[in-house]
Amino acid sequence: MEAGSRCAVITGGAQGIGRALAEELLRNQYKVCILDMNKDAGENAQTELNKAFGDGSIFFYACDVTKNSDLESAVKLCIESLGRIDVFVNNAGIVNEYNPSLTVSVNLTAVIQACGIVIEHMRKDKGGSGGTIINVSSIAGLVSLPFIPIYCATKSGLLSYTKAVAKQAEIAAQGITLSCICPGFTDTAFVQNLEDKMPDFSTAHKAIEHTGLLKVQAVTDGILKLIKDQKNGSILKVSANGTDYVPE
Ligand SMILES: NC(=O)c1ccc[n+]([C@@H]2O[C@H](COP(=O)([O-])OP(=O)(O)OC[C@H]3O[C@@H](n4cnc5c(N)ncnc54)[C@H](O)[C@@H]3O)[C@@H](O)[C@H]2O)c1
Ligand SMILES: CCCCC/C=C\C=C\[C@H](O)C/C=C\C/C=C\CCCC(=O)O
Repeated sequence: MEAGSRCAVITGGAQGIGRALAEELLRNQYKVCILDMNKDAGENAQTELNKAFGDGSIFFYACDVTKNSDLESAVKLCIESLGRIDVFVNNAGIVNEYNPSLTVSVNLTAVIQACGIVIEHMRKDKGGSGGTIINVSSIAGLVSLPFIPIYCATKSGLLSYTKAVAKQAEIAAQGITLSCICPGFTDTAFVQNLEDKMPDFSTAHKAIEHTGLLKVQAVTDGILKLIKDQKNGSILKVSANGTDYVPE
C-alpha cells in the first residue's frame, strides 16, 4: 500500500450503485474493499475491477450486513487489506414491504452497527486518523410514499440517525464526518422484479413512469461530492432536477 493512497469500503458493493461507486473511486486512485452477501457478484466485481485497475486495487469480502459478526470480521479484513479506512459507505439496502424486520435490519440496524464499528476504527484518540461515513438513504426518506411505508421509515430513520450522530461533539473532535445521500429512482436491478415485494406495485410502477430513472452516474457523482465537501451532518438530494443539499 503506497503512502497517501485513500482507502474506501462499500457495503452492497457487488452491483448497482455500490459497484459503480467502487469503479469511480478506483478511477480516483482509491484502494477499495466491497462487502456483499452476493458472493458470485462480489467475486466477479473483484476479478473484473482488478483486471481493469491492477491486482490488489480492490478486495471483496462476503458479508451479510445484518449479521454483526460478519460485519466485525469483514471490517477487520478490510483494515488488513487496505491498512486503514478513510471512507465507509453504507450502501446495502433492500425493499420488501412483506418483511418489515428484514427491511429494518438491512436498511437501518446494520448501518447503525457498522457506524459503531467504523467510528471506533476512525477515532483519532484510539490511533485512527478520522474519516468520512456516507449513508445511502433515498428521496423516500424525505417524502412519504404510500406504496413503500416500511422502506420510507428505514430511510428517514437513517437521516435522523446520521444527523444526530454528526451533532455529537466528540465526532467532530475525532475528525469524523457523517452524511447521507438521497437519490430518486435509479436505473439498477433494485427497481426491477419488485412485483412480489409490495402490495401496491402498480402505483410504484406509475410513479417511476412519471419521474423516470436517474443514471447511476448521477448518484456516484453525488457521493464523490459528499466525500470532497466533508460537510458533517449534511443530506444531499439527487433527483431529475439536479443535486442539492437539503436545508437544515
Ligand atoms: N435504485 C434506486 O432506485 C435507489 C434509489 C434511492 C436509494 N437507493 C438505495 O441505494 C442503495 C443501493 O441500491 P442499488 O440500486 O444499487 O441496489 P442493488 O439491488 O442493485 O444493489 C444492492 C446490493 O446490496 C446487497 N445487499 C442486499 N442485502 C444485503 C445484506 N444483507 N448484506 C450485504 N449486502 C446486501 C445486494 O446483494 C446488492 O449487491 C440501497 O440502499 C437503496 O436503498 C436505491
Ligand atoms: C417498478 C416499481 C419500483 C418500486 C421502487 C421501489 C422502491 C425504490 C426506492 C428508491 O429508494 C427510490 C425512492 C424514492 C424516489 C421518490 C421520488 C422520486 C422523485 C424523483 C425526482 O424528483 O426526480
